[in-house]
Amino acid sequence: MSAVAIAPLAEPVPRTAIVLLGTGVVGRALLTLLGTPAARSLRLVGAANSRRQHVLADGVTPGEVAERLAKAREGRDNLPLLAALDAASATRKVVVDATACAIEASRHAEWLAAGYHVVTANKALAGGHLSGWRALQSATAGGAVYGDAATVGAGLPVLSTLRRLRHCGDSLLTLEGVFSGSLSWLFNQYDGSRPFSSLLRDARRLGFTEPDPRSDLSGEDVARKLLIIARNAGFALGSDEVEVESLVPEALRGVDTKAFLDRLDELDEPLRERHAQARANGKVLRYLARLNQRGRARVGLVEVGHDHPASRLSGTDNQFALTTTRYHATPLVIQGPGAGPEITAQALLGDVLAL
Ligand SMILES: NC(=O)C1=CN([C@@H]2O[C@H](COP(=O)(O)OP(=O)(O)OC[C@H]3O[C@@H](n4cnc5c(N)ncnc54)[C@H](O)[C@@H]3O)[C@@H](O)[C@H]2O)C=CC1
Ligand SMILES: N[C@@H](CC=O)C(=O)O
Repeated sequence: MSAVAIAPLAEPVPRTAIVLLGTGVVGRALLTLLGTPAARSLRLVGAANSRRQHVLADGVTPGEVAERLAKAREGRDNLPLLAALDAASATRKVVVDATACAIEASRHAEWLAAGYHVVTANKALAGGHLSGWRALQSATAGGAVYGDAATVGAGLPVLSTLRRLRHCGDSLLTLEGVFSGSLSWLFNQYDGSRPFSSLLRDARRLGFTEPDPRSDLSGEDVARKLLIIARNAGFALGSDEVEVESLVPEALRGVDTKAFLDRLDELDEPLRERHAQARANGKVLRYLARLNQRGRARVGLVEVGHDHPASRLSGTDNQFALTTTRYHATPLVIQGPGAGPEITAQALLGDVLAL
């Protein structure tokens, strides 16, 4: 019998090639998911943090990214990352943005226009100036997809539901709820017995807050989510049209992140007073977002009674109450955990797999 030569198996062409920007709390959780069978059709060809990157068009092993980045000599430059996506000859090329960097966000429209899909947890463009939102709308006209599930409710099916309703001719009338996982977690627990700053340190350690927790406490992160939802619902709402109540004391607004984190206890007294006042009124504090039928938007700390739906939340629960032309007698309510690395990473993976 003659021996049959077996040709070496050619590396299969990946259907989807991805690069990952940001290897912090969410990025690391995504790398873990990329090592699971659910991600077998994906090939990671590059990863970057704020200072370094590692690129390999043949594929980067997700579990080795941290080590490769620690040893990497290559500084930050998006061009080699995009070149690796092109070189992978994949059917779909995806940039995943797991940073909170406004500069990277400002490139989303450009990448989409160039034919790369963008999947993002970074809300800075869609939830920023209206001009950025409009640039995104034009950029996706060419067919590239903007995966934004992670930007609202850490992947709760809010934006997908809203788009589906709109597709059926329904319209959003009002919106109300708790849109911040960290602020929900903080106010669901805060009873005055433990300093607010100590709870905030825990929320940061658990990966619920933004890299700089002032983005949460200032209301900025909640305002961005409100803008993203409102714009997806067809309201051309400018970022300056949302009234925002900040919980960051004036003296802590201009300092750098480290100084802010060193001075967290300055948050304690004002919040202790707000809490005591609410308790005296038989109420609890919740950080609420509201958009009314006239397009008036406000985010801020509100005293709510024990019969208010937001008073019954727990953990990092978010709550989105959507009143629409067809859900008008009682609102459509979407509720569930709204922050955390694993669920956010899953939202990113889900958007990549849905392409
Ligand atoms: N933590 C959560 O529960 C959720 C977070 N998000 C969003 O996910 C994003 C990331 O959040 P975290 O992982 O918690 O932050 P993080 O601070 O832990 O990680 C951010 C990462 O981005 C990197 N980075 C910064 N600038 C960069 C640049 N120009 N290029 C490449 N990498 C850069 C940093 O080096 C770091 O690795 C944020 O936009 C946040 O709003 C969204 C939903 C939920
Ligand atoms: N810091 C954010 C994380 C998700 O967007 C929050 O607290 O909701």
